[in-house]
Amino acid sequence: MSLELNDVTLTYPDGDTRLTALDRVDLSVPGGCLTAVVGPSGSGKSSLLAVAATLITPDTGTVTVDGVRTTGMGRGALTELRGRRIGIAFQHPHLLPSLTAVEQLQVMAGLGGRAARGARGRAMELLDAVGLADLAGRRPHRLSGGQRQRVNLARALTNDPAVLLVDEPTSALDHERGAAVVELIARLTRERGTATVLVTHDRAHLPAADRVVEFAG
Ligand SMILES: Nc1ncnc2c1ncn2[C@@H]1O[C@H](COP(=O)(O)OP(=O)(O)OP(=O)(O)O)[C@@H](O)[C@H]1O
Repeated sequence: MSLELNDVTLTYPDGDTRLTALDRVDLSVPGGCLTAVVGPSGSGKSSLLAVAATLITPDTGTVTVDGVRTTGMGRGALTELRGRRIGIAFQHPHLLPSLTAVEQLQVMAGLGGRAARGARGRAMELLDAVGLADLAGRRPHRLSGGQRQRVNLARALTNDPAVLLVDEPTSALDHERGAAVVELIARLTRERGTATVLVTHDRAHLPAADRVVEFAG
C-alpha cells in the first residue's frame, strides 16, 4: 500500500499562457502513513489530490498507486484502479439524501465491483470503526456535520483502498469536532495501513500527521 508522485507538473490554460499549479512535485507516502498537505489558497492542494486520484493526468511526471504505474493507462483501467485501490473523501460529503448511512456504503461497495452478499455486514463494521454503528439507519438530514463527515470517511474505505485521499474534512466543523475527525483519520490510517493524504488549511491539525508537506503560495 503506497502512493508515489514523481516529478509531477500540472498546468491549466490561462488566457494565452498556462498557469502552473504543480511544479515538479515529488511525494512518497508509504502504507500506514498520514501525510498532511498544507498551504495557502491556490497553492495547488486540490490539484495534487486530483492528480493522486488519477482524476487529472499531469503534464509530466508519474503517479504510482499501490505499485501500479498509472502513466499511459486508459480511461477504463483507471476507473477500475480508482474503484479498487483509491478511497476519496471530498470536502463536501455529497451523501445521497434518500439513503441511510449504511446504504451509502453499500452503494459504494457495488461500484467497486464487490458482491452484494456480505456488503451490509462490511458496511456495518466500517460504521462501527468510525463510531457510527448506532446511527446506521439514519438518513443524512438527521446526521450532524461531523457525523456526515464520518460517513464520508467510512464510505471512502468501503473497498479497502490502498490509498486514502481526504480533502479539507474539517472545514465545516468547529475545532473540537474537526480535531476528532483528524484523529479518526490518523487511527484508521494506522489500523488499515492506508497511504493517506490529508489536505487541510488548519495548522492545528498537523501534529496528528506523520509527515507534513508545505505548499508555498
Ligand atoms: N480547472 C482549472 N482551470 C484553471 N485553473 C485552475 C483550475 N483549477 C485550479 N486552477 C488554478 O490552479 C491553482 C491551484 O489551484 P488548487 O485548487 O489546486 O489550489 P488549492 O491549494 O487547493 O486552493 P484552495 O485552498 O483555495 O482550495 C490556482 O491558481 C487555481 O486558480
